[in-house]
Amino acid sequence: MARTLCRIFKGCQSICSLPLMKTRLHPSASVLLRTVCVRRMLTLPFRFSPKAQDFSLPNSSWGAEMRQLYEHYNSQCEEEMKGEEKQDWAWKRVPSYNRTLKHATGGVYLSKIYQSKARFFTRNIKEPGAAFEYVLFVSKDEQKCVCIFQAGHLLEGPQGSLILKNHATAFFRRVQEEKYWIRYVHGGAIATMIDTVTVTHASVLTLLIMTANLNINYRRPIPLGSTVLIDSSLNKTEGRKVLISCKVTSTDGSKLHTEATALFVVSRLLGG
Ligand SMILES: CCCCCCCCCCCCCCCC(=O)SCCNC(=O)CCNC(=O)[C@H](O)C(C)(C)COP(=O)(O)OP(=O)(O)OC[C@H]1O[C@@H](n2cnc3c(N)ncnc32)[C@H](O)[C@@H]1OP(=O)(O)O
Repeated sequence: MARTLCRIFKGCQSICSLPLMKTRLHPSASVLLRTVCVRRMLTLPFRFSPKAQDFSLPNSSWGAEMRQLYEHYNSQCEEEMKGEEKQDWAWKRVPSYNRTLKHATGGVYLSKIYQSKARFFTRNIKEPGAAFEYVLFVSKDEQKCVCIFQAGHLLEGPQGSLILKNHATAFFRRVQEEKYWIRYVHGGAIATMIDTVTVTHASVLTLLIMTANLNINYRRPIPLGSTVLIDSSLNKTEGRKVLISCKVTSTDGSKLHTEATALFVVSRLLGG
């Protein structure tokens, strides 16, 4: 750490002293070099930035459906004044960062370089909207959790055909041109989201938990790029075990895409 800081300090010194350098660079090239160096300094890794980015806030990639639902739940998160006291409304938005700790500890299997590069699987793709775009809200009494999920193009899974049986021959050519194909979300990506939503829900109820069992039934494919709702409900807690059930539906709730149950076990470190 000390060495890194020393290097940064030296870097700053060299940038500041650029105009004094006896160099044959053209003045405009020197200015350009300085601009590039300063930009580099400003885009240093997250560990040097003062504030972590919350990825569960609206961005330009969010579709109209995602925004509407976000507004719907977020409006219920505002605080209400009752007498002198401030009272929370029914839902709370769960902030989402791209790593657990400012400096990921990594564990014994990770080298120091990998530790500093460790990122949450669902928040590690930089392009907004390219993969897992989601926001989570948990109910005040913590029995329920809801996630608005927009599946980006990097989560492509199987393909399906939009043509009806009777028209298959007539449209054969166009099908060849891929005009009538629809793409669906990869089942592994759906499982990842179910795990993420249920584990977050369970984490709100108790700390230091691990997924012990995840049971998924895929009922209807999810079109790539669409927005869906992931609803998770607490079934029961039993000693160190937390049982949660989960449903993935269309935003109006009319289509059931996936249903799952998850079992979480509280770490022995917490006793129980
Ligand atoms: C505001 C708040 C913000 C919060 C913000 C949160 C951020 C959220 C970040 C997201 C982060 C993503 C993270 C994703 C979640 C993972 O992906 S977790 C990673 C995948 N899971 C693993 O690697 C777990 C590997 N397995 C294990 O470590 C251990 O088997 C376990 C699960 C800890 C259990 O081991 P153990 O503590 O020794 O427990 P054990 O005594 O064997 O069993 C305890 C009980 O559970 C039962 N059990 C254990 N395993 C099973 C099983 N597979 N099936 C059925 N029953 C089982 C046992 O039968 C026993 O039952 P009882 O006899 O008590 O009735």
